[in-house]
Amino acid sequence: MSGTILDRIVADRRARIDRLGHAQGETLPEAGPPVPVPFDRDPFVICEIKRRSPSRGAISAAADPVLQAAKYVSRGVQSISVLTEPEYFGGSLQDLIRVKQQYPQVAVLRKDFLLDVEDIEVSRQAGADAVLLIAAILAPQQLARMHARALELGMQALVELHSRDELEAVRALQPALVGVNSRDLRSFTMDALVPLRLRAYGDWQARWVFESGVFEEEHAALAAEYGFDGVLVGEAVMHRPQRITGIQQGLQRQPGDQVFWSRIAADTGEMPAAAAPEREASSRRPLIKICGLTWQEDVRLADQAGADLLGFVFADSPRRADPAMVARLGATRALKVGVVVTSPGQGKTVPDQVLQLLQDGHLDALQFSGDEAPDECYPQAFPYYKAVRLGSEDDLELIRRYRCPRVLIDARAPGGEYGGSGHRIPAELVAAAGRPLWLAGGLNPENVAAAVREFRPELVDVSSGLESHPGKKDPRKIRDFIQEVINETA
Ligand SMILES: O=P(O)(O)OC[C@@H](O)[C@@H](O)c1c[nH]c2ccccc12
Repeated sequence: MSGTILDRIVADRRARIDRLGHAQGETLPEAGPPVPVPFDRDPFVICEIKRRSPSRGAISAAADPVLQAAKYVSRGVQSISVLTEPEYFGGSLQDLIRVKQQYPQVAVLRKDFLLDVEDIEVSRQAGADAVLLIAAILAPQQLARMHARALELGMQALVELHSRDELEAVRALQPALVGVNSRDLRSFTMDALVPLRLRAYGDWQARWVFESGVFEEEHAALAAEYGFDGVLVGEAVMHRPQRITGIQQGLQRQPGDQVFWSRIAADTGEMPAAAAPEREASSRRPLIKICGLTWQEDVRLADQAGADLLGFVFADSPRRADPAMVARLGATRALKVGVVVTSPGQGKTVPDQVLQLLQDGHLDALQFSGDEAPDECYPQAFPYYKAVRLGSEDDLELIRRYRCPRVLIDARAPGGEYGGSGHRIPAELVAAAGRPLWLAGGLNPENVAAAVREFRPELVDVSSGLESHPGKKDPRKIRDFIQEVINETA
């Protein structure tokens, strides 16, 4: 349990409280706090004042919190989160006090690693309208006490979760305001599917906030589509407050009938029952995507044999699928993905027929397999993920630039094909690609077990490796492939 950044931040804060008291040597306003204003007003885009962070380093070290708040307020923001932790985030209680004094009608959240009831009281005296309670650092009883005290003082409490265990620990409390952090405060890795995964287990009446990693409209759209009422945004708006408008727009999306990312989230990551940490992600069987299906009988076979995703190519390819065939398929166990190749700089060029399949629910998502730039995907289709071809180290940087929750990596084939080439990605590039890993390129029943053992992918994608000839799958290879993956992770 010791040694993570989170442990250090908390230990240092405890020591500081012992030394300086809960106000940490800062002077609280003498006039007393103004009456709290509601924190969760719409548009529920909470913008944060954060000078630096352990994961991102200096964000805007000299930022004046009142000037920063002015930029937020002028764009219609009604809720501001102020990081008051000094050592790791460069904040202070004075930042919060000043923002609140300048903007009494704006609701201010005290963002800190609060540890006890006195922290809550000091937050109120400083003018906070809401406090953050981080489940990862508080015993359930203590969190409940702090929560009760916050409400008693007229504040709201944003209860922050990151794991299934934490969610179960606060279930009895049924907090009315829940944040799910897509960043793991222990390792500082980010995963947009964590909030989606946990949201599915939150079945009490509450407003849900998607925290961290929100930069553009499509991040907010993902949150809204999958059941979040608000987003908490730091770095993106510290750097560029102009982004607020797009983020507000994305959040206006009504939760729809999309299932793609929530199903992926449910079938990956943490085990559904509270799991021991050492049994996480890596021990799960990777998802299997069988791509390049053109025959209905192959689709049935792949679906029944246990594929998790079925891929249909709507691009120049010996494996081009007939949209009418896909429309006739009806319900499948597996998720259905349409693979498209669109041209950069040409605007919206996904074929209408394919968009129609997505709209009518015959497809669950699109895979962009061309040279689409990071900002050319979302405007064309949602949900989607990007496939990136890796030929050299220079291509690795590409992966991080895309905004979808996952990026599929494939080989950059000498012939220039957009997938299905049978070529493999050099092992050192796969290893350097980061995780969670969605892996394509030259997989087949003979080599998939070794690839799973070596790289522990979250998803494996196979197309030409299961064929008897281009466009036609071999039933035996489909079954063997799936069995090999199962055996390797059993
Ligand atoms: O800068 P980002 O990626 O937009 O993240 C903002 C906010 O979610 C993040 O700062 C945060 C969420 N929970 C926290 C707890 C402590 C410190 C910081 C945080």
